[in-house]
Amino acid sequence: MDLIFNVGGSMAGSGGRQRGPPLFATEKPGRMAMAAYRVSAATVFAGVVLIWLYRATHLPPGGGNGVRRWAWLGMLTAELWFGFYWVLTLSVRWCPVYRRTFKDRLAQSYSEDELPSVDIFVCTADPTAEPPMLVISTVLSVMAYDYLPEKLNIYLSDDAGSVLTFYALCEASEFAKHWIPFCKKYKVEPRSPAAYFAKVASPPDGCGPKEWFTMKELYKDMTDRVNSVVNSGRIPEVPRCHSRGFSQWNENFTSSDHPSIVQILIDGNKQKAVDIDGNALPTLVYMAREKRPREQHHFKAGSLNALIRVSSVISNSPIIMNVDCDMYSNNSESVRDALCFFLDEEQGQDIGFVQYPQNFENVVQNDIYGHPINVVNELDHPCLDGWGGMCYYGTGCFHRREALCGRIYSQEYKEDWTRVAGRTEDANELEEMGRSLVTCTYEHNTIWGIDKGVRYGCPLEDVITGLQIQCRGWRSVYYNPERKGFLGMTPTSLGQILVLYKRWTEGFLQISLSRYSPFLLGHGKIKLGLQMGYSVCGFWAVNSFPTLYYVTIPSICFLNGISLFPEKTSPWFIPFAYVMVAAYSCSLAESLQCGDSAVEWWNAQRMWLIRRITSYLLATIDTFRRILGISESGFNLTVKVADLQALERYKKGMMEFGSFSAMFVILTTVALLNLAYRLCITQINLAI
Ligand SMILES: O=c1ccn([C@@H]2O[C@H](COP(=O)(O)OP(=O)(O)O[C@H]3O[C@H](CO)[C@@H](O)[C@H](O)[C@H]3O)[C@@H](O)[C@H]2O)c(=O)[nH]1
Ligand SMILES: [Mn+2]
Repeated sequence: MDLIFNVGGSMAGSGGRQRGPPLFATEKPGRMAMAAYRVSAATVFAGVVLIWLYRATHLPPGGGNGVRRWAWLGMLTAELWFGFYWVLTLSVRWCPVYRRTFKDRLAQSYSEDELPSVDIFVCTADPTAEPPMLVISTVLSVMAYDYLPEKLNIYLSDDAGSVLTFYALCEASEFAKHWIPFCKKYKVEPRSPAAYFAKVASPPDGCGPKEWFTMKELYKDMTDRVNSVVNSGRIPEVPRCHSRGFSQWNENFTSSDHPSIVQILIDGNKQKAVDIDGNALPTLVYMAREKRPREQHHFKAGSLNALIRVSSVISNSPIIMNVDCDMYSNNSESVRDALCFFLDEEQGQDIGFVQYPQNFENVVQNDIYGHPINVVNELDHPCLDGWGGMCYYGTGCFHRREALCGRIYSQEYKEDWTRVAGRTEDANELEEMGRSLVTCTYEHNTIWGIDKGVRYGCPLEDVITGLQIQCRGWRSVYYNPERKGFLGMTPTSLGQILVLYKRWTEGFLQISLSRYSPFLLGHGKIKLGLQMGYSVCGFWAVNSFPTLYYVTIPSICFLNGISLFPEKTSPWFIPFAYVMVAAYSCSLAESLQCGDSAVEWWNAQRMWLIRRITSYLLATIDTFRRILGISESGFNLTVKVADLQALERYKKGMMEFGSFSAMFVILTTVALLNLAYRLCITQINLAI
């Protein structure tokens, strides 16, 4: 794609600090490319209007039993919706922007001492669904960021309060003393040991085989120890590290009923906390907030807010980054990249958060489930960014603490990047203070979860939180570097994928129907294009009924000798054919341009249809049940441990139906109906 280069920032001096060169640049597609897209969109729109006109002017008479008339009106309604929805989707194609950072300039403009400290939050919720080895590999990957260790603080929130996860984290804190210097010395990537040893089979440049094998053995030993403890469920009598922490678990302790635990495993402020080369280590903290059966805990949002408070007494960094435990850092430079945005003197002032895309390492080539990752990452998100408001995804995101904690943007506000917690040196005291901030009752009668921290009460707490931050005047940025910032796992069986989408669709629909809908909350505060951009997902659910109608009623009518489309010879056939051909060719071209293969595009189209008539449909039904008070919302963790046989089938491109689900009944019915329709058409053609 041809890009227009547009650097922000200026060289002029301002205020106390000499204004340096811009730390990031923003690129836009060339004018010709944009104009071509807009012209083709305009012709499709003309086609859509003609279709509406045809439906409106050719309404069948109401005589007889009126079946054709009703079916026709249904088609008109479905097509009105599709047309409207298509107009909404234009917003996520309109003006993409692509960001580029200049880390060398960051280094020139700021000494290491002047750089802000960063708090990193990792969340886990269940040692069975999220094995401790997975969790600590993610933790180690962020501990090993290429950044001053004194300025890195890693917090693990364990919503299960599992002693097994705590044990694994203790092991990780020891292993880090070897792993971090190894990574830094040989510039190893990725820095999750699990991912690294799974991908790399020989020593990095400059590293002798002996050192490499020693490192590998250390990792293997740790894995064996952790897995054996996890399998037996018992902590050895004298765990090698931090015996102090283990005393907090007693017989009465369960995952849903326990007091708060805050344990500083590595205190970066202490001289003792050094790696094997004598360099400082990042601070590492374990936190399990108090849980009581009768108290609401608000799932992941609750744990993020607890982390915000605990970290405020221990490190209080101006930047907060959070990752899910199943998303490791794949790029050791991500912190510096993100800082290029926040620290840009000219354009960084109003940036509230920097979101990295989600990428999945277990998605295979020509993936049968057509994960639309490339188009979303290369086109949809750059467009949201173009409207000034990439959404917050809940993982792989760097926040300005102040913005996350509810501050309204004002031009006068100047961030103090070097501020730290005015903390005491005594770790016991800090832990005690931390524990008191994460009790069940702490948030009662406060604005936590409403106007402060991550929002409560919606399965998509992250999206709504991001929207709220934008409505307070902050801008957000999307950054998609060549070397992916984060890699995670996504479900690879049809049943699980549909359930996941159902959860997201429900969340989006809930937002759209609430007073937090982008059109209400964002009115006058964010751009219309961005409101529309949010609504593309917000209205996923609404697509279900028109789509189900479109894939069933015309076939049923046809089988009964009723036609709902113009004859091939009629001029009205042209807009139908044009809209279909133009829309599909455009989407194919986009997919290819974003790096998909034609097969992947095809698979993605199939999945769109499947999702619309299953996940979206059930999400809509469940949302209305909830509104009527028949069911309650929750947070079902996605599966992270793959069934090996299912994985093999996935790699071979076989669709996995897995367990029984109502969704499959809908799918099969629609498929059979359309098969009958096909057979009927073939017979008619043969007869002719
Ligand atoms: O009570 C809970 C439930 C979940 N989590 C954590 O939340 C994260 C996300 O859960 P996961 O099961 O992996 O959900 P995904 O479907 O993969 O999550 C996607 O969708 C979520 C919103 O539905 C976002 O919060 C996530 O960032 C996004 O990756 C994980 O680290 C969990 O440990 C908690 O900490 N406490
Ligand atoms: Mn996940």
